[in-house]
Amino acid sequence: MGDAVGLGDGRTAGIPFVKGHGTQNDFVVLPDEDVGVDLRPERVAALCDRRRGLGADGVLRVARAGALVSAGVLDALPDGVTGDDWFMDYRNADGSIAEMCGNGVRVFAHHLVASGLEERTEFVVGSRAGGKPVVVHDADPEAGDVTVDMGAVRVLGESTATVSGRVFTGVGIDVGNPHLACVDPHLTASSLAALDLGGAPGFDPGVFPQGVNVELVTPLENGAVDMRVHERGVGETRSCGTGTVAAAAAALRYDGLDEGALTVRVPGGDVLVTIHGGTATLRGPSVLLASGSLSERWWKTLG
Ligand SMILES: N[C@@H](CCC[C@H](N)C(=O)O)C(=O)O
Repeated sequence: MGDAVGLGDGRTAGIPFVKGHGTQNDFVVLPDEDVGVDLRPERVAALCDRRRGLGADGVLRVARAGALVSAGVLDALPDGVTGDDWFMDYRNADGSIAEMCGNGVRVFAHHLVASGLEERTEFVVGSRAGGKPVVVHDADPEAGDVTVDMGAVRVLGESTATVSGRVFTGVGIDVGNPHLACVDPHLTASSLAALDLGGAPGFDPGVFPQGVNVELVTPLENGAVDMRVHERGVGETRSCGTGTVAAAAAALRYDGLDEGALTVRVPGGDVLVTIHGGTATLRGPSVLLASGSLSERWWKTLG
């Protein structure tokens, strides 16, 4: 075997990474217990770029919450997170920080167990939106199956999103991060698939001053909905875990319900969302497909 591909200078060491996805919402996972990797936005954006970098919808730094506080990445421990908890330090593909990522937590927990960093199959993953208890049902080196306790789902007021010149009415939903989930009676699986979601949806910045993730959702039928999403800080993705929770809450509300269990079908696969007593769980698959190391020299050229 020669040196690591692409390093070009004989070095095999670098910044270790794992590539994974949850229903095709894909991430570069950076194990960084010493919090030595500088995640400035320009570097994250380059790493997530599908031509310049490895390509991903986001980055998940793996460290203990206490180490992130000591390094100044976190100001304080969020509610429900102890210093010893693993913390998912999540960054969107544009380099921005988001409070929470539901698919990311599944991939993060799968990585911890599959790599041996974590021996338990039930533990808390810290996020900026608080501690998220997980149950890792399966975690072989490639395939995982994880349930995340997503915590409180807060249904806010109505608002609108404009997609390709068409106005959709939706409801604001806070799942730790902001969502506008639009259930439209005229949408079917095929008309949803045909929509052009290439451009950023229009929304009311007075209602969503920090930006918003926008979901378009078919009405609930036979225990399932179809959803597409345009994520804040990313663009259209093939899945969004917090978005599937928002979509489920909006679809139940549309039918006059506030509890239920449903399948949310997204372009990247299916997940199961259960809403009960104002909180949600999200169960779905995770895939770890590659690991390697990034050139430190490349990383340092990125601004
Ligand atoms: N893909 C994620 C959500 C990531 C954060 C989002 N783009 C935001 O800015 O709030 C998920 O699976 O929940």
